Amino acid sequence: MNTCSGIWFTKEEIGLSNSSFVSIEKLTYAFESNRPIFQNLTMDVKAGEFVSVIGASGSGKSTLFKLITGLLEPDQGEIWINGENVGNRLGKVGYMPQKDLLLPWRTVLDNVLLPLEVSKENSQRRIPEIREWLNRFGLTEWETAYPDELSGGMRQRVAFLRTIMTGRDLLLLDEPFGALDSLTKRNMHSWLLGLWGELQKTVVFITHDLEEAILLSDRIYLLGRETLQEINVKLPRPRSSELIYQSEFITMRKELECMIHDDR
Ligand SMILES: Nc1ncnc2c1ncn2[C@@H]1O[C@H](COP(=O)(O)OP(=O)(O)OP(=O)(O)O)[C@@H](O)[C@H]1O
Repeated sequence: MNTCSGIWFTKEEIGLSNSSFVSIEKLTYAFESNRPIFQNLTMDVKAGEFVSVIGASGSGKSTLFKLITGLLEPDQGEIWINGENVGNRLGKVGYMPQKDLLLPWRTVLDNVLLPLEVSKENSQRRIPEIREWLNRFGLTEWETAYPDELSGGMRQRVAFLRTIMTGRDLLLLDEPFGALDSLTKRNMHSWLLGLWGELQKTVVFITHDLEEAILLSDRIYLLGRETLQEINVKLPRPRSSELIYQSEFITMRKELECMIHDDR
């Protein structure tokens, strides 16, 4: 039972539009004969929204992404992306899995070019544009470096840039900063907040870090054993990573911890 104080807001109060970019309706999924991970799960993500998905380990967050991309098919229910309900959704999203999956034998530039090569675009023609991106991602000096020469934060930026190069409006980011130390993570938060404001992409972001979820998101979905709770975050944008020291932020964090505790 939820005994938390309920400081969160309605969608209207945080000024969200009503148009869904991702719409998941009554989704049911089980691995083989196991107990279903999801039963009649319904959620949506608005165009241009930043939504985080949090929940205990094993609650199904990565599985949800695999269902959204079409790597797995629902047993029941429907997944719509930008008004389309199609089987091959992988081509409709930029997906950054938990492991960065950079190809060790390719340089930074060649890793970033990969989505263009896969989609049979003339990647060489886009190199000037990609060099501009590398500059904005602080990677210019590392263009010819190989992944094992990079720090964790740099690898994440290369993987993220490669995800952006898919050109998709929807980005699914599975714990992109999970392996980083807290200082690097904070730098990445500032960097991502700035970039997201500029890119105007729709982002769904998996994390275990409650501060990160509140700082970055418009809304948070808390995936429980058999429940899904939706939390609207009313913090003004643009946001800075210094926000985490403000009393309003600390209250939100405590409230989220309370909801997670009640959910167990
Ligand atoms: N290929 C698979 N076959 C069978 N069971 C699986 C498979 N992949 C995941 N599972 C199970 O499904 C459940 C959800 O896994 P999932 O990886 O989606 O959880 P998660 O919330 O992302 O976990 P974490 O936070 O640890 O990354 C877990 O119990 C996991 O063991």
